[in-house]
Amino acid sequence: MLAARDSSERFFLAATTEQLTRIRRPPHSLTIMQEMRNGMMHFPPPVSRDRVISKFPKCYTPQACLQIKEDWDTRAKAACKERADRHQGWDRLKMSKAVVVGDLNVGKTCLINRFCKDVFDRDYKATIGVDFEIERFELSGAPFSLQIWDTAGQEKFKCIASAYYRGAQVIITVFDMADIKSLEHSWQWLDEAMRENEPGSCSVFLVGTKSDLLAPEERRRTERDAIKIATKMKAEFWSVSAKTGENVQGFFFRVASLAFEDSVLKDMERGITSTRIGGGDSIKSDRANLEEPQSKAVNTNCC
Ligand SMILES: Nc1nc2c(ncn2[C@@H]2O[C@H](COP(=O)(O)OP(=O)(O)OP(=O)(O)O)[C@@H](O)[C@H]2O)c(=O)[nH]1
Ligand SMILES: [Mg+2]
Repeated sequence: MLAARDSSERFFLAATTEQLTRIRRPPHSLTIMQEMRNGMMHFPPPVSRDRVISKFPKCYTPQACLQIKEDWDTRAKAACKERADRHQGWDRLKMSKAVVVGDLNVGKTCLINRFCKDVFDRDYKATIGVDFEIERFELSGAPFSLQIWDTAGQEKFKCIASAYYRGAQVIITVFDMADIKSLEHSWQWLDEAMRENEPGSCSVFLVGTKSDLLAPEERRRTERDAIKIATKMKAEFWSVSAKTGENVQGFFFRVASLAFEDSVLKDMERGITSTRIGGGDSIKSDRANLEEPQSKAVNTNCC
């Protein structure tokens, strides 16, 4: 857990460096800082087998989903195939940013740790400020990384956490299915995260955690309520359990696939040819992010 007191740049780079040292790096590569500065990362990160997504993941329920198609978008698929046919490597790392928000104690950290580390901790340890993981995937032959930013639910850390909402491509609002109040609060969390991003620039997910705590009938009732709210939020609903692992991988594979496809299509709309797909610009937006809080002099004792 990185202390939130670090300056946001030091915090982000320290975390990224720590993450990236886990990746084999060619000896000739520029220093991480130089690569961060030019907003690119030139390295083929290793992708473990259990992060290869060959089939387009399904939604949890068609009643509240971002799209119900069964396969990748044909244009995105063609762009990846064209690159593969040309035996072109992915010279720039494609990366998207997902922020996870929600009341304290709803299970944000446990959900992320179940996916990233396959662990579950019964004891509650409140997140201080923010923490984040980078998960690397391979989607229809293309490498893709998802930065998953875990934020603190405690009120006193909100002003630190909100400094990291900016530049997100995905917003994941989490509520505890055994605590219906946390579902009502998810509107407010979404609102605060959207305030830091362009309207319509983020895919939104509403995730009900701790499904293992509910009896089947209670779970059906809670899911019905959540689906109504997800529909109004224009969000995709998922019901998961970090304790049993139910739907956790399916959820994050879905997030990664939609974020990847979105970013490939956005590149194409911006006229970035397939030879350059993979602008990796989410890092730049994060760097912009990092400069922002400093110039705003994030007042760590504002909370
Ligand atoms: N039964 C059950 N308990 C869970 C589940 N997920 C989390 N918990 C428990 O809920 C408590 C809070 O989990 P966290 O993941 O730390 O909650 P958080 O949302 O990160 O909380 P903050 O960091 O304070 O915002 C912990 O005691 C977990 O053991 C789950 O799927 N099932
Ligand atoms: Mg936490």
